[in-house]
Amino acid sequence: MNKIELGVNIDHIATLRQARGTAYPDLLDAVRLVEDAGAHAITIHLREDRRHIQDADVYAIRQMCTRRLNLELAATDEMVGIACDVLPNDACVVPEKREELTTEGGLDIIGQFERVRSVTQRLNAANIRVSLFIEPDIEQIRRVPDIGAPVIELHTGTYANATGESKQHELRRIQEATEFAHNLGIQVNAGHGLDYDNTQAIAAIPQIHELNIGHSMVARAVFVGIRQATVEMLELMQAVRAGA
Ligand SMILES: CC(=O)[C@@H](O)[C@H](O)COP(=O)(O)O
Ligand SMILES: NCC(=O)COP(=O)(O)O
Repeated sequence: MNKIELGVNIDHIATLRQARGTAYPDLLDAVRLVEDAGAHAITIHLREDRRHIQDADVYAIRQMCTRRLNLELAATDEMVGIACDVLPNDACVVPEKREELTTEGGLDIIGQFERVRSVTQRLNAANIRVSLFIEPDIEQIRRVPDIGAPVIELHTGTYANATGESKQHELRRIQEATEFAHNLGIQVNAGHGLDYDNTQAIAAIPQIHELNIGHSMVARAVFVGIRQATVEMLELMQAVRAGA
């Protein structure tokens, strides 16, 4: 089975720092430990309200990270301007509402077609690889080639929050959406709400290239450290792909 990559989202290490406005925990220490553990990418979400990741974090992490930097951003002129200045390897365009506790769903690229296409073109022109954070929805995926993004990240939050038959239904939606997108030549990533119990089923979908995981790993890191939390998630994902 083909390999699967892990992007570690360190937003909530910044949440801990922002709670008191201290200099610690230092995100650069987290980057070093996550990379040392073997993660393939560092993911950070520069939100318009700067509730966790700050602009200075983005520039500092760009300077020192040795793996791919995946910057999550809203489809706004402000964020595109910052991305084109920072030049992350990847930019994942996500929906944002100020009042949301966390991301609540995927981009509506049908309803916001022109805005998302314009943002994608500007990021593509800066040689930043664009990923669109969308629902596992066939009609949304059908429009991705017209937008011009080579990658999508399927929102797995509904799956993560579901139980019983509803969870199985959401898993089937993700499996079907992944196969449809893969057959269009789109790279398929997935993320949101994944943890050490619900990730296996997603990692078992063979066409999924990368998972972006953050909150559950930072929570695990409170007890074992972010390096060990990363090792554990990588081992879990790779064991699934090895058919263990
Ligand atoms: C898009 C997504 O699912 C997450 O990467 C996003 O960063 C969640 O927002 P918070 O990290 O602010 O919870
Ligand atoms: N895009 C998903 C991500 O980066 C991390 O989401 P979560 O694991 O913090 O829910």
